Amino acid sequence: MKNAAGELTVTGVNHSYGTGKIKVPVLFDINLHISKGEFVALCGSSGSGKSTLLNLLAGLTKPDEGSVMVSGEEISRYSENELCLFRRKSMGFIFQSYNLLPNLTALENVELPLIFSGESVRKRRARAKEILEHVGLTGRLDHKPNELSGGQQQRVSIARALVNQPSIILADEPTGNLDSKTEQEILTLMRQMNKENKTTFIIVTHEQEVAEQSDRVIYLQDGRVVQKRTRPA
Ligand SMILES: Nc1ncnc2c1ncn2[C@@H]1O[C@H](COP(=O)(O)OP(=O)(O)OP(=O)(O)O)[C@@H](O)[C@H]1O
Repeated sequence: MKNAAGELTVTGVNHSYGTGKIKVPVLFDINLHISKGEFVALCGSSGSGKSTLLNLLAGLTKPDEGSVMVSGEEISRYSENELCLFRRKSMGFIFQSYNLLPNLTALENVELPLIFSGESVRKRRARAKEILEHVGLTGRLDHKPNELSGGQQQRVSIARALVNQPSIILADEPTGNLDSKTEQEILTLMRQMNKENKTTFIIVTHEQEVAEQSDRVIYLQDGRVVQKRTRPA
């Protein structure tokens, strides 16, 4: 069955690293469905397979077995080129270390995804400015990353992830480098973006606060989903 934009379905996924005799199994029989607009935390101890699962959802890793369906497309069968186009159109990424280009200003960093999607200079500048103002960075547009605080850099990367209006955001420890006050601000911002645009968020995290404020927590243990907790209404 096809799923809609912003939905993800993982069916019977097994994954190992390595080849031949030295294969190390990492994920076992993963079955998940994430609905459009959900804000989901992916938790578990170090080495439990969270990043591997996130990479599978992004199509950066192909499963040994099973299928990964994202926004109605079975990405586990895509070629590299198809995946590249699909990611650009449908997904945004947020990383612990922000991954901004150091020589570009905040505005230029946010404009980048729009250059790849062929927007005119005038339109992309206006759109990047609008979204940077929306994430609270009015007055910081011409600053380079090293002239911004960690929280401000993460705001730039959230703006960059959202500028193409993807239906899904995948985030790997997005608050891992931030103090607790800034963590809460970034969490509130991501929640706001999730609600305003019905963007699906899937966040790998070790932080209790992120898990507590999510709609649902998926726990991994030794490569298996052991518990799925839904937040009480
Ligand atoms: N490229 C790789 N080659 C071989 N083994 C790998 C590779 N990447 C991860 N692993 C192994 O797979 C297992 C799961 O790793 P993964 O990074 O997915 O866990 P994680 O839950 O995200 O951990 P952490 O919280 O420490 O980031 C670990 O045992 C790890 O050593």
